[in-house]
Amino acid sequence: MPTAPDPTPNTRPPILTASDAAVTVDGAVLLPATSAEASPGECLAVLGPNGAGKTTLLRVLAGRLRPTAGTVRLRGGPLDERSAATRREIAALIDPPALYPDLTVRDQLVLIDAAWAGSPDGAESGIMAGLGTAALARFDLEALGDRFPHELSSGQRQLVSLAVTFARPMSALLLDEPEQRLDPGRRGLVAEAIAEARSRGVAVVFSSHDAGLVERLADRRLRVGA
Ligand SMILES: Nc1ncnc2c1ncn2[C@@H]1O[C@H](COP(=O)(O)OP(=O)(O)OP(=O)(O)O)[C@@H](O)[C@H]1O
Repeated sequence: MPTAPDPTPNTRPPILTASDAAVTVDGAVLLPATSAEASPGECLAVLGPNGAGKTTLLRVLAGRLRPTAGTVRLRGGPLDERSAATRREIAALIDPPALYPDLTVRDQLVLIDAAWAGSPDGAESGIMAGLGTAALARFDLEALGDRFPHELSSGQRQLVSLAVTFARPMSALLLDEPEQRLDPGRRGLVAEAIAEARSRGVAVVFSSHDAGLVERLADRRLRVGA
């Protein structure tokens, strides 16, 4: 008996929804009223000139910053980065993660694998397979595996930050200018990693000043401040 086809990505309910979300601090507008949705398997590019509010929107969508007007929801419910429910679903590279200064690049990722393997979420999603070690290879970091963070260039640190971000289960992925400091070849690795996450049903929102990356990845574009 034929089975019903899978719903296409854009018919699935959004994972993240911002409705007229705005951020104003002491009279300064960090984010003008902005509405956005991120649905499973979709890739939304957030565009706009320097200072438009792209990073602020990503912080709002990550539950790191509460909008001063409008709403933001995770699967229709509350969103707060401090809650386990939000952290379980959302992976974000908005501000660079603090790397352990005394751990090598490889050990940072091995540690993440160990942490997820020991958590109920990780055990459920079969994380034992080691997303951290896979991310090491995905971002071409194997040759740097024995280096410490202070021995890395800024682009190499960005790659480690990306590997750390991808080394976990997620429903939504938020990336602020993931291409920054990367050469064209490494930007290609980022594009492949994002496309692979999207193909697994992850909702991706990324800001970028790289027209090629946007052209390659984005299903939809949102111009902040337009
Ligand atoms: N802590 C803060 N206090 C006051 N204003 C801020 C603060 N952080 C950012 N802003 C302002 O908020 C606005 C939006 O900043 P945001 O970082 O979101 O822009 P952006 O679109 O990501 O820019 P870019 O492309 O340069 O990264 C800018 O005008 C910025 O100067």
